Amino acid sequence: MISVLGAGAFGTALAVVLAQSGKDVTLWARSPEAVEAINVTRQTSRLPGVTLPAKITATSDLNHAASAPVVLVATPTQTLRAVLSQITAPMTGTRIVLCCKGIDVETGMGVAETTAHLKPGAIPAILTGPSFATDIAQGLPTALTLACADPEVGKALQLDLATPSLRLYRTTDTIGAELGGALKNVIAIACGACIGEGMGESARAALMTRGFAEMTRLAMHFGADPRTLTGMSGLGDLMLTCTSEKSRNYRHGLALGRQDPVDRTATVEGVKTAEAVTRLSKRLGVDMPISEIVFEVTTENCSVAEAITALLNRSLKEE
Ligand SMILES: NC(=O)C1=CN([C@@H]2O[C@H](COP(=O)(O)OP(=O)(O)OC[C@H]3O[C@@H](n4cnc5c(N)ncnc54)[C@H](O)[C@@H]3O)[C@@H](O)[C@H]2O)C=CC1
Ligand SMILES: O=C(CO)COP(=O)(O)O
Repeated sequence: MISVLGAGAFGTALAVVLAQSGKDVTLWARSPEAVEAINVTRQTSRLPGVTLPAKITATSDLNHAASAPVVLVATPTQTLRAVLSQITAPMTGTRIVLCCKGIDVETGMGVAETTAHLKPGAIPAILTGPSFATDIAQGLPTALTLACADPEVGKALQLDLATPSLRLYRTTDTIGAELGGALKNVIAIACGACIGEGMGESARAALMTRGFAEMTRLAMHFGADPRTLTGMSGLGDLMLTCTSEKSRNYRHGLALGRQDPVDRTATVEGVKTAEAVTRLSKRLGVDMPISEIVFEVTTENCSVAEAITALLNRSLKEE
C-alpha cells in the first residue's frame, strides 16, 4: 500500500497514476468533506474532469495514512512541518517521498532536511521534475527524478513508483534534486514578470540562463552535484515552468508584470521560497541576484520595471 498526503492537484494526480498502474492508494485530505466527495463522487475540484480510480481511498485520518510503508507528501511546502508534526508515530523505516517544491521560510530548510529533523528514523526521498498535475493525471508521458541518499532504497522506490507513463530517473543527490525543484519556481516568477512587462523572449532566455547559474551556485554551496541540476529536477523543470502559462509561478509573475491582481488563493511556492533564498544568500554570501529581486517585487518593495533596471545595471562580469 502507498499513501499520499495532500489531496491537492499534485497529490491527487500521483494517486491517480499509481492507482491506474494497479496500486492501492490511500489519499489523505484535511477536510472530511473533501474525503466524502472523493470517495463518493470519484471527482475532485482540484482536477476537473478526471475520474478517480476505485483503488484510491480517501481518508481524513492522518495517522492511518502515515502508517503505510511508502508515504508520498504533496502538501504545500510551508505546511510540511505542521503536517509531519501532527503525525504521532515516529515513522521509523518509513520511506517518505517528498513531492513538494520549496524551502521552509522559517527554518531555511529544504523538504528532505525538514523531514530528517522531524522524523529522524524515516528514510526521506524526493520526487521532482517537470510535470503538471493535469498531464500526470491524464496519463501523458512524464519523466521525473527520484532521489534517495540510500541507493538500495532509491532503486526499490524507483521500481515501486514508476508507471507506464511516469518514467523515473534515479539519483542519490537529494540536495540537488530538492533545490532544483525549489529554486526554479523563483526564476519562473521572474520570467513571467519579464514577459508580462513586455520585455520579450530574449530577456526571458537570459533570465532562465542566469537563473540556472544562481540555482547551481546555491545548490553547490550545499554540496549538490551540478550534474543533478542539469537533469529533470533543475533544468528540465526550469524549462517547463518558465515557459508555460499552466505554471502558477509563471502566471504569478505575468500578473505582476502586467500589473494585474495576483491570485492569492493559488499555491505559488516561489513567493515564500524567494524570501527563504534571500535570507540564505545574505547569510551565506552566495550571489543570488534574480531570486533577491523576485523577493523585492513579490513583497512590493520594487516594481518589475525597477527590478529589470537593477539587474541590467549590475557590474559587467565574466560568464
Ligand atoms: N500542481 C502541480 O502541477 C505540481 C505541484 N507540485 C508541488 O506539489 C505541492 C502541492 O501543490 P498542489 O497539489 O498543486 O497544490 P494545490 O493548491 O492544488 O493543493 C494544495 C493542497 O494542500 C492542502 N493544504 C493547504 N494547507 C494545508 C495545511 N496546512 N495542511 C495540510 N494540507 C494543506 C489544501 O487543502 C490542498 O488540498 C507544491 O509544493 C507544488 O510545488 C509539484 C509538481 C507539480
Ligand atoms: O512544479 C510544477 C511543474 O513541474 C508546477 O508548477 P507551478 O507550481 O508553478 O504550477
